[in-house]
Amino acid sequence: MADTPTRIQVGGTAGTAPYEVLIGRRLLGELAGLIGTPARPSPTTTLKGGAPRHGHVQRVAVLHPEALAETGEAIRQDLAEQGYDAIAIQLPNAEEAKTAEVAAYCWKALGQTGFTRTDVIIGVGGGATTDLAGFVAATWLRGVRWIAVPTTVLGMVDAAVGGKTGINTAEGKNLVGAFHPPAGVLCDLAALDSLPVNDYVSGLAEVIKAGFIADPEILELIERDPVAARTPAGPHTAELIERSIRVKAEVVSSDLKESGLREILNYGHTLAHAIEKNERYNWRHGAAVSVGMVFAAELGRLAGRLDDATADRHRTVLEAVGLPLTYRGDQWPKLLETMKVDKKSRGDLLRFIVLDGIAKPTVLEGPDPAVLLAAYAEVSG
Ligand SMILES: NC(=O)c1ccc[n+]([C@@H]2O[C@H](COP(=O)([O-])OP(=O)(O)OC[C@H]3O[C@@H](n4cnc5c(N)ncnc54)[C@H](O)[C@@H]3O)[C@@H](O)[C@H]2O)c1
Ligand SMILES: O=C(O)C(=O)C[C@@H](O)[C@H](O)[C@H](O)COP(=O)(O)O
Ligand SMILES: [Zn+2]
Repeated sequence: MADTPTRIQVGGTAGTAPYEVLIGRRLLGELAGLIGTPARPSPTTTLKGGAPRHGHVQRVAVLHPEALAETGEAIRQDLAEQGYDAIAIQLPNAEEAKTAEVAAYCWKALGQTGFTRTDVIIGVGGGATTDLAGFVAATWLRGVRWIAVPTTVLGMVDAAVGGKTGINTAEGKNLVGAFHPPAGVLCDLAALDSLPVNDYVSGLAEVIKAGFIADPEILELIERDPVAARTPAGPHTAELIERSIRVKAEVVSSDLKESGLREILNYGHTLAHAIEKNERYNWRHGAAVSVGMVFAAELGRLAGRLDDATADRHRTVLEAVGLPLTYRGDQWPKLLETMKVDKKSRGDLLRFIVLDGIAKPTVLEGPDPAVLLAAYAEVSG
């Protein structure tokens, strides 16, 4: 029996379709209700969540990374038994999935299966998988429905929610993409049990980000027992995940396409994306965001916006869970060059999210190059 999941609504304002993020355990039974009635239901098919909201769905494609081959196949088989024509498409692990070549491979598989506009894509995996799956859904036939089943902390609290989908190019991170919100998000906390600790901790960077930009209770929960925060068995796991999702849901519900408020979710990301590219994506996103937030805190402090205690608190809480605080000092010129194609840039104007205080994010435009360099000196290891 599945426990009753927590449900958080996203969207539903300003012409955007609402959808729900479900958080709980044993949630896969909810999948068919989100997909819609199978065109050829098996005699035993029962849909959860009341009457189906969508027409008959014939085909579903389950996109999953290599690391989740068994899970992906189990979901595919379950859906096939319910009457869908279900295929599984295996993707490379992690950032290697976020390429034009992998997207083209998926388009080919969908084309060969005869995937139509009423068919549905399911992305099962971490943020890299859901970013790619959402991008394929956004581009196939100019947009088909998709459902996110995030299996990492980072995927649950951030990547699967909000409809930013995309891939990387040789010039940088997430440079090609689309806003294409999912039809639903299923966060099954049991998935976190198999996650390597390094990936679990990397996801905490986005949780801590949510704490600094909007919900200081998150920081307090982690600071009370940072060792427990590093494992899915910790006493506050569900609360940390729920609180972070609520932060994200609230922001993207009022500004889906990042015309203003949504930029606050980019806290720490301007430098982070440059580090990821510089490391050829061998650093996890969360690790880079950790360094990026220390940098942003120093920038805020040097710009006279952020008090010393809050700037120092970044280092303390990030280090306490085992996230990195520094990056190579000799890389600044290259990082600066990459930061120029950050999506927050306007022409030659570099823009950063900084804090005026806890839960007071703001934009710092065109900081003096000497201030940028001084902030970077503070994170140079
Ligand atoms: N769209 C957004 O709004 C958004 C937000 C934040 C981050 N992101 C993106 O998310 C990506 C990072 O996501 P991530 O940190 O989840 O990493 P990831 O998707 O690269 O996953 C990390 C590794 O864990 C494996 N894995 C996933 N789930 C597992 C499980 N349950 N058990 C064992 N192994 C598992 C993956 O195959 C991969 O090898 C980056 O590309 C980042 O840009 C997007
Ligand atoms: O949802 C958002 O908006 C974010 O900025 C969340 C970030 O954590 C995430 O890494 C996002 O993919 C970054 O977006 P980008 O537009 O800077 O590529
Ligand atoms: Zn991020």
